[in-house]
Amino acid sequence: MSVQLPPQFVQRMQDLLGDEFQSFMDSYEQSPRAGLRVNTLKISNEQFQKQSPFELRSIPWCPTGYYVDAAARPGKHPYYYAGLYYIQEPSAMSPVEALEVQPGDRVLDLCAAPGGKSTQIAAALQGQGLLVTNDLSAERTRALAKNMELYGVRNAVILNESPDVIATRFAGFFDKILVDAPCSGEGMFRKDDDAARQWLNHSVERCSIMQRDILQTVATMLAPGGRIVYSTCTFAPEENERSIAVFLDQHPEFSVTLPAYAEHFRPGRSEWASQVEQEIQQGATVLSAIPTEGYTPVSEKSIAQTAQTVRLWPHLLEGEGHYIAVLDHQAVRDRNYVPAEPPVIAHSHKERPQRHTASRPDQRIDKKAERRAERDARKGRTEGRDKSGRQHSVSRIPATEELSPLQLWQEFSAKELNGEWGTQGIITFGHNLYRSPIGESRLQGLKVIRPGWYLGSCKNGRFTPGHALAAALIPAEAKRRLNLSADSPEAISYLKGETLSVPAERIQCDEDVSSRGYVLVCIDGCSAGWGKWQQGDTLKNEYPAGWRWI
Ligand SMILES: C[S@@+](CC[C@H](N)C(=O)[O-])C[C@H]1O[C@@H](n2cnc3c(N)ncnc32)[C@H](O)[C@@H]1O
Repeated sequence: MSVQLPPQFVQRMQDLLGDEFQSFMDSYEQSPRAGLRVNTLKISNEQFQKQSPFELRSIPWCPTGYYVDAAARPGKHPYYYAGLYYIQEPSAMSPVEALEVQPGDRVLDLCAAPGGKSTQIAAALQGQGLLVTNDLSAERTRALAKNMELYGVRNAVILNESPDVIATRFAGFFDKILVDAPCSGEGMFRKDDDAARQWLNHSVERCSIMQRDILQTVATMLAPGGRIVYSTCTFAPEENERSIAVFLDQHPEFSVTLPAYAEHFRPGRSEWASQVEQEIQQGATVLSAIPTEGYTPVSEKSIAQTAQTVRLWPHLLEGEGHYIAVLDHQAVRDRNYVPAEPPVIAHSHKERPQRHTASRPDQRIDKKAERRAERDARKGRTEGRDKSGRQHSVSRIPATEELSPLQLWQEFSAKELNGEWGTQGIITFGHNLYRSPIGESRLQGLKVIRPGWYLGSCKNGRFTPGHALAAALIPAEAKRRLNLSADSPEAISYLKGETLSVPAERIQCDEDVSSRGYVLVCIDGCSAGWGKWQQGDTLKNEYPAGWRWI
């Protein structure tokens, strides 16, 4: 066994598992399984199965998840860089399946970084509805933002906030909430040596207090009839069944539902929660890690309900240790339910997106520019139509007049993109433009990393499209496209940021444009990033520096 398990952990697992203990310990002799999940925002599950460069074996609890051989290095393939799949531990795919997200839902992923489950939720939403994805850690939120962009998510807001602050803006708002809780990480010891080393720091006691507080807060953000999925990657009953029983005692309006694919998992161990409870009352637990702060006894009735939660065991399935509880609010869900507006904040100093991955400066929402753009829009300048309703090019606006960011976007989208783009939901943060799936008033006072889909930036009267725009486009939405085969050296050259030599005939252009200009570079038909074609058969590489193949 290469991993050094903490002796206290081993002793407790022996006490809890009894006869099963040896088989549990034997699982540490096996390598963890590698998995990938197809990003159905970019490619259908069926198409990916046909063109996968790796041998795939289905993961029973996730229709888009597959076991792969880690030696095939799925993280070093052009498809990975084009966001066609997310590399994810197989058990970690189960909580989002339990959430049963439908297109159009309003979903919160509260503890989301680096974004494995958020990208899965976004795929289930299929661009309809809203995902608010958040993490308390500023550093980890950067990885979250990158993954959301890589996966081509258009309808997400990314926050870096504490749950109680989010709750002030989103009371009774969400249909579905995922709490992939910070935990002592025991289920990851086989995969992550560091989790084993850090175990004592992330003590079971500290984590269970944090989980209790988080669950209390999220309950206030759920719409009537909504669903909370609580998951951990630990075995400790204090953080699993007992955390849920504490919640149920305080929230009799919730009940526990068996999750989807429960037949592949094992039931929650309510008897362990009873045992912990007795030990707490007697002042002696196996771990001496008792959640004493604010301790209140838990009822047997609530503990009994946790038999409907599930555990994923590394010795009983091909994946790491996980725990899932599905908590359903018992009101009948009303599809026409409209959440109340949040309170108005007169002045907000926290409202700013962080530095953009592609080195965009921190900016506040540019109210002045927005008002100017709105005025222009009212005068018909940004609608792309003249008085008779005929489409016109915004570039007809006299050159002497400075174009607003919205006008520049209109000009760019009319010239370079197909389809109706309009200005609805567009928010400007200084030079940066985003299309937000949510009204700005909801975001007031919050630390916003991305208020929506990053479209690009406006400087010196010019709109420069962002990488996130390209990553989320379907090829037919761009007027110029260049397809590269994943097997070609050109694909790797592009991902390395190199300039490509491409004759004009290879650029697929719509009838109304020449080959010169922004080109959506695709890998086997899926968008990967921008290039800029110039005369002399040169494709200037716009793939962002921090994302490149190394
Ligand atoms: C288990 S990890 C999340 C993994 C993530 N859901 C995924 O699938 O990629 C738990 C996360 O919770 C975050 N966290 C810790 N305390 C938090 C809190 N009070 N509110 C929100 N997030 C928190 C941590 O920074 C960490 O990223």
